[in-house]
Amino acid sequence: MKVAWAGSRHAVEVADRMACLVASDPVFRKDTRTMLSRKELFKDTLKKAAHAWKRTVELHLTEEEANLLRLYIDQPGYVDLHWVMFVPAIKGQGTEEQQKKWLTMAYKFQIIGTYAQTELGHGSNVQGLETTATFDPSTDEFIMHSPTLTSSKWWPGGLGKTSTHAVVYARLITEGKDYGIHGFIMQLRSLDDHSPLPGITIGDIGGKFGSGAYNSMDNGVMRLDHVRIPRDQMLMRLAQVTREGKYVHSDVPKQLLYGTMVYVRQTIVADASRALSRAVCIAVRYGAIRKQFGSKAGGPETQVLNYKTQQSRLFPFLASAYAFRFVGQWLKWLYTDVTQKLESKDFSTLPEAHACTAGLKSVTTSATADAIEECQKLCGGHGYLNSSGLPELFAVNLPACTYEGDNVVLLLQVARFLMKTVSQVASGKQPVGTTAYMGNIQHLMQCKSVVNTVEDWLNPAAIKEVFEARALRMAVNCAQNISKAPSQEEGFSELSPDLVEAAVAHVQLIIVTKFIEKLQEDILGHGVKEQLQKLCGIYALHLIHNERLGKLYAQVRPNAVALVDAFDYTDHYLGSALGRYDGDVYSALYKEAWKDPLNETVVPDGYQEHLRPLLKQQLKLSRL
Ligand SMILES: CCCCCCCCCCCCCCCCCC(=O)SCCNC(=O)CCNC(=O)[C@H](O)C(C)(C)COP(=O)(O)OP(=O)(O)OC[C@H]1O[C@@H](n2cnc3c(N)ncnc32)[C@H](O)[C@@H]1OP(=O)(O)O
Ligand SMILES: Cc1cc2nc3c(=O)[nH]c(=O)nc-3n(C[C@H](O)[C@H](O)[C@H](O)COP(=O)(O)OP(=O)(O)OC[C@H]3O[C@@H](n4cnc5c(N)ncnc54)[C@H](O)[C@@H]3O)c2cc1C
Repeated sequence: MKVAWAGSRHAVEVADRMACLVASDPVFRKDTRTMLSRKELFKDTLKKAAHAWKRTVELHLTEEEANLLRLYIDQPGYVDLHWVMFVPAIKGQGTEEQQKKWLTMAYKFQIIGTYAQTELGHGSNVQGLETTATFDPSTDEFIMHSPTLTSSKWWPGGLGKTSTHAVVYARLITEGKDYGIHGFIMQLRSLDDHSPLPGITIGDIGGKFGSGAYNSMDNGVMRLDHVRIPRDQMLMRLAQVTREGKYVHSDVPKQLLYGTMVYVRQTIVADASRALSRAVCIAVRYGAIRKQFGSKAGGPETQVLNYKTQQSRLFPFLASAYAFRFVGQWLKWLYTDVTQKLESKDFSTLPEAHACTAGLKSVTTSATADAIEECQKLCGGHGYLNSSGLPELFAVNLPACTYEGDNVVLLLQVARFLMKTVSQVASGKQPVGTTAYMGNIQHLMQCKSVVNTVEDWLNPAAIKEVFEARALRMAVNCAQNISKAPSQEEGFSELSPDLVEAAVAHVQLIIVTKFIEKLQEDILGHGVKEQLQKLCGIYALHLIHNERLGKLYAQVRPNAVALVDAFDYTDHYLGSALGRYDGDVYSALYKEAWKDPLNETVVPDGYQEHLRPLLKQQLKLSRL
């Protein structure tokens, strides 16, 4: 089963080796992490990252090994953004020349990069970002500027105290015209003493949910005051600005601007299956040890795992962990396939890749966050202790429902893709890939389920048909209702809760299908396939529930604020910048951030000891 889970014998071997390397190194200890102050935790993260890099170089680790090393260190930090977003953004949006220049430094850690897209005022609505990059032909430079409070960059990981560089997303303005959002490489801090460069105000945005957890990451705020960068620091694979200031489009689709997000969403599905499996592992093992109540007077007490209620709550999570793992492996393949096609200028599969990564990221991270929380309850009182590992696991994985695209916003993207597909089917076009089932519309709209008994659910063809019929009927129903609305836009907005459900049904079909396809592969080991068949059945069965309360929600909405005002909580008691009575959210958030102890100094404690030597050493090595 280990091989089935990991994907190959090789994967099991490398993972074991890297996990042992981390577990046996005292620098990577994490048992007291939740007791550290924010400053101590941050410094500990700097230390671990520098040590990890030292081991990577000393042991000549491959990329695969180095990634796993970082994974098992299990502490979010600036290196995640550097490798998972900064490097891929330059790879995807930089020209060959730009890649050569910047990636050479990034691969050797001579620079540390982050991905600065989100602002205080806009995260989901990327087109609404306000930071400007105005071309000045007299000096051949862009002037990077934050014109408003809400244009402050807000959230980028590693930005707060660590990153020396960033890919910054800003509105490109040249010859007086706004050409929308583009990516720019900016140096943020001095490579000599780490102080922010002139015109750049930068800091940490403050403590986050839970102790330990994501607080190891210095998510940052940044304001730019007319900071000048050379023209060739605009990422120019998608579009260029000439020396004279002319805007020129490449022949690649503009959606490739969002390519880094497609890449990261795909990796997040793998993260979700890992997090869920950790929670399930804790709850199942503990359930086998924990005993409550005797069966008969004087008889042995019952292992809580034997209670039917415990099983009905826990085993769907166990099945989901496997289901997410297999769909994650497939998604990685899909991403590689799309990337190869893009390299040969075949952009046809990009919309499907976007829909699959967005949908799967959304469904798997939401289910994982809910499941970790439930696992805490499944472990009773002890589950609430930090030492159970569950509070930190929950706190670290909860934001995956928000970062890299809010899960509802992403499902609406899937729904949009589905509505387009339904209309293409109506005009006679045969859908392909994960929407191929929609071509079978005549049958799926009318067929009756052949499922009568629980055993029938172990028949893969029956399972698949039920999920196909459910997904198609929900999508067609939405399309029909939208067509009755005064406009497509109004219909989409009005129907959005139903569209989200239709998107979830489509994504769950993909997960079920990929699980079934996995079962058709050669799976070694006595009884392994049979166990997986049972888990596949459990995963599919537990999803067939539905409740629609949309009409009631609409009736409550007009009074929703008054209904929470009726709780009569003071701002002090509520203790939330977001829940303030007066609604002055942005000013409150901004003010709170500067209170964080990390912001007491501009250059962080730990820089001289860990960060500077790391950067200097890499610089020296490159000059040898
Ligand atoms: C083994 C390794 C182990 C390693 C170690 C382990 C460590 C791992 C750690 C991982 C850490 C990860 C940390 C991540 C940190 C979070 C970083 C962020 O949040 S960063 C910030 C993340 N921020 C967010 O995620 C923001 C979320 N918001 C958005 O993505 C967008 O603004 C939007 C999609 C919602 C709207 O877009 P907008 O343009 O306004 O509106 P429209 O709707 O009109 O779309 C227009 C057209 O574009 C199309 N299209 C859209 N997207 C894509 C795409 N990706 N692609 C392709 N196409 C796309 C769309 O279909 C449509 O096409 P058509 O119909 O015209 O043909
Ligand atoms: C831990 C963490 C790390 C992050 N790291 C980075 C980073 O490294 N770099 C970076 O650039 N960003 C980063 N982000 C920012 C992140 O990408 C955004 O928070 C995310 O994209 C959501 O945007 P938002 O915060 O603006 O949410 P909003 O869009 O303001 O969402 C608020 C609510 O409105 C709803 N909503 C919004 N639009 C719609 C719509 N059209 N229809 C229906 N409902 C809607 C949402 O569902 C949500 O319930 C990080 C965030 C977190 C929490």
